Amino acid sequence: MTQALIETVGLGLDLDGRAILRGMDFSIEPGEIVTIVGPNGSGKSTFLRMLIGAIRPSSGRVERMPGLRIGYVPQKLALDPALPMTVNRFLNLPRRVGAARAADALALAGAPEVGDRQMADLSGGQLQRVLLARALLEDPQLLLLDEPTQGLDQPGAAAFYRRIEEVRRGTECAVLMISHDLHVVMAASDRVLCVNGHICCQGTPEIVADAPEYRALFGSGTGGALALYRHEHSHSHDDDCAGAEEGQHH
Ligand SMILES: Nc1ncnc2c1ncn2[C@@H]1O[C@H](COP(=O)(O)OP(=O)(O)OP(=O)(O)O)[C@@H](O)[C@H]1O
Repeated sequence: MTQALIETVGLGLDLDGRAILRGMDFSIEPGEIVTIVGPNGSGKSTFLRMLIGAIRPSSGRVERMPGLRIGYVPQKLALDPALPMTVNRFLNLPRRVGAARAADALALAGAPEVGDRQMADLSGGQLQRVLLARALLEDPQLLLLDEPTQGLDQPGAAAFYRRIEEVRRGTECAVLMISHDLHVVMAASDRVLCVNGHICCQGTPEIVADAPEYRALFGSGTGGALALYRHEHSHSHDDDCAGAEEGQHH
């Protein structure tokens, strides 16, 4: 078995006396594409932020392969829109990477022409590509993406995911992303992780699609994405979940 890039063992987080996440056992191997699905507020972003070490766990641990290079694309960018800043300058913060590397990263991210533009003037799709370019500057072995197509229209989201796939093919990095886009979840992932304060179920898209937890997530409502927001778990979190035989259920 290949060595995992990153592994969590019994990872948990309590905030203000509330359990945000608990018992997260997870690992990702080189080159894998894993998608995290789950309702709003289920702890998905928190989990990614724990993986990069931005939040310290209350229990359990995160084990990274020594020297692991991670590229992280956050859900939001807290930039003051009144502050003038070109894309090239943004890519050279907090450390200077130089014009050539910034241009290479922008080209790989699919936005070769925006280097001299103001950050505040970018479209949603261009901004996502710039954030991806910044993550690629790390030459990552693992790319973490937190809802990277939020705010993009369907063609924009599809184009962005195609770009991610090309990046993965080109760099052979593993990808762990949070997505509410069911097509991506089902079509482009090696593995899907269904999270709601804990890992409800995980496995290949086919196995997860058969799991009752996933059906509870996607089976109700009419539109797939809408069904996600109406997610109601039919099971108690303290029970063992009955489910597909080969999937892992917690
Ligand atoms: N700093 C904090 N202090 C207190 N509670 C927090 C903090 N950060 C996150 N939370 C809570 O942790 C829970 C999980 O939040 P998180 O952002 O990880 O969810 P999410 O699954 O990514 O949601 P979404 O799909 O809406 O982005 C939420 O209930 C949130 O209110």
